[in-house]
Amino acid sequence: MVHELPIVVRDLNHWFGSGDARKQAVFDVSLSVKRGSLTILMGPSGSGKTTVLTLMGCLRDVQEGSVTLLGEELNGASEQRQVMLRRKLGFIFQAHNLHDSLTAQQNVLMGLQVHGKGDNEVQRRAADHMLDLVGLADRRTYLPGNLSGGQKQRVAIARALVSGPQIVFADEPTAALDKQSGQTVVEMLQALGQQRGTTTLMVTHDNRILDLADRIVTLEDGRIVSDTAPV
Ligand SMILES: Nc1ncnc2c1ncn2[C@@H]1O[C@H](COP(=O)(O)OP(=O)(O)OP(=O)(O)O)[C@@H](O)[C@H]1O
Repeated sequence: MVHELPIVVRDLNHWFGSGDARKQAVFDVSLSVKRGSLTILMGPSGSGKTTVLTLMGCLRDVQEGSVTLLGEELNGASEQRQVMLRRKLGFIFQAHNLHDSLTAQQNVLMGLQVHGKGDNEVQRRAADHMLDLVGLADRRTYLPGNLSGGQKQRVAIARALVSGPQIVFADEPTAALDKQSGQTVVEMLQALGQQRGTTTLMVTHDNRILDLADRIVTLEDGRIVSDTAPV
């Protein structure tokens, strides 16, 4: 089923801590994200970007308000429903969490094996195709220790995308990359949006990639303070 608005957030509030230490980190956030778009979440350190991203990405329980992901309400969703939903999502984080003892190809295969998709040969071909797309066809058999930071990040991206997720959540995916590699990564995500309708939500401080976004949402002190489309 195609959802033209794969992410719909309404009146989202979130608190950390309990008792006297209880502190509100997200205030009345509402946001609808169009299918196939690339949205950047910006804002100063501590403004709530990661909290909002993890709430939308089904990585943190919704306390108050509504988050609808691919048509499903997350507030009150059972752990089982959340696990099913997460299988349709891709996650790219700055600390790429590659397995050091596995080759690039084996790391990408991990992105498929958790989904149990296809047999080994089909999975291997899909992994190789993805490595090819991120420009690492000739690094397939390399261990992460023998790859540069940018190459490792591209392996992590291949792993996140190999299962064909409908939504990709990325937290600072370009932070460790030089300008060119960062640009390439974002262009890749943008192309996926156009080719496969993949929707991307990305937290970044990286001003160099802003003009590639369809939309820039800025948070300050847990609230959306601007929501614009770059010209
Ligand atoms: N696990 C936690 N326990 C308590 N407070 C937290 C927790 N995680 C985040 N916070 C607080 O919530 C607020 C928002 O944090 P968040 O990490 O979402 O901000 P951010 O915009 O992603 O920051 P950065 O750019 O530095 O990563 C901050 O005040 C932070 O201290």
